[in-house]
Amino acid sequence: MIDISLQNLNISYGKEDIISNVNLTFIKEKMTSIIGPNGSGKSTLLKAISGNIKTNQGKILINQKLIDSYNKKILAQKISSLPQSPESPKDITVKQLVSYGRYAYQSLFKKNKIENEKMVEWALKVTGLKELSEHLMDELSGGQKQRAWIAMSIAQNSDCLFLDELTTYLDIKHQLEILELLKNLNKKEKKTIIMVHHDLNHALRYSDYIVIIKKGKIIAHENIENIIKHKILNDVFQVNFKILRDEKNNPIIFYDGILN
Ligand SMILES: Nc1ncnc2c1ncn2[C@@H]1O[C@H](COP(=O)(O)OP(=O)(O)OP(=O)(O)O)[C@@H](O)[C@H]1O
Repeated sequence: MIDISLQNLNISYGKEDIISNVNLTFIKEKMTSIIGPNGSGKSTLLKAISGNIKTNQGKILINQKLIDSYNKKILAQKISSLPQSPESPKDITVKQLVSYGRYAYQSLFKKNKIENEKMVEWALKVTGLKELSEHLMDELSGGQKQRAWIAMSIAQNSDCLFLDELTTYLDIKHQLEILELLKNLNKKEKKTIIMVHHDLNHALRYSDYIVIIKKGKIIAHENIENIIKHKILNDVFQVNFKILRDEKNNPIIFYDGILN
């Protein structure tokens, strides 16, 4: 179980304020999508929450403790983070990359070695990469690379996964496979999943809660039905969205022109 909360968070690059006075507590053991227009600060927020950039002001609390107070390996057992465009060394294999996800558990004990190998094999299998495991990262297509990064992230077996635009480069079958895999990790292993999405249908279908960010401010943090009921998306994206329902009453969003 993991508690992640942000208090009065402010982040700037140079003189420009990017994240302004954000207060947010992610709902634990749920799936949350962060959405918002380009440049609104989604990736910046995710980088800060995973400890990858400094904040100017405010607190990031993981289980009520400041993120900076954690030892790196302990933090990696709590949080794994997949940024938007990760880059790997060219000369490592897929399996080596996925093994990096086990950094937090490396020790001299044999028990860990067996567990580490089991997790790496599992991550390769569920991301459909077993046959590519000895290939160099540099030899993979964009979608295969992305799956290797996702495999590394899930091999980390952390309590919470942050994933920034994880479905970029993936064909529709692999998008759905990965999203279903995350849903399973959430339901069965109670992982807290926090994703940045541009695909609003993915966000609506694969989240319990949506955080909307615009110009560095949190506009909404609501469950799916409230987001739909209050028609928040039209205003945020300046697009006329319409919602249909499938036979299981799941919402399907489509657009009907740009608002002026
Ligand atoms: N390293 C950086 N140095 C200076 N400015 C930056 C840097 N990274 C991002 N920015 C700026 O911060 C703002 C927020 O960027 P961020 O990547 O967080 O937005 P985003 O919501 O994730 O956008 P997108 O949907 O386009 O991926 C943008 O105006 C961007 O130009």
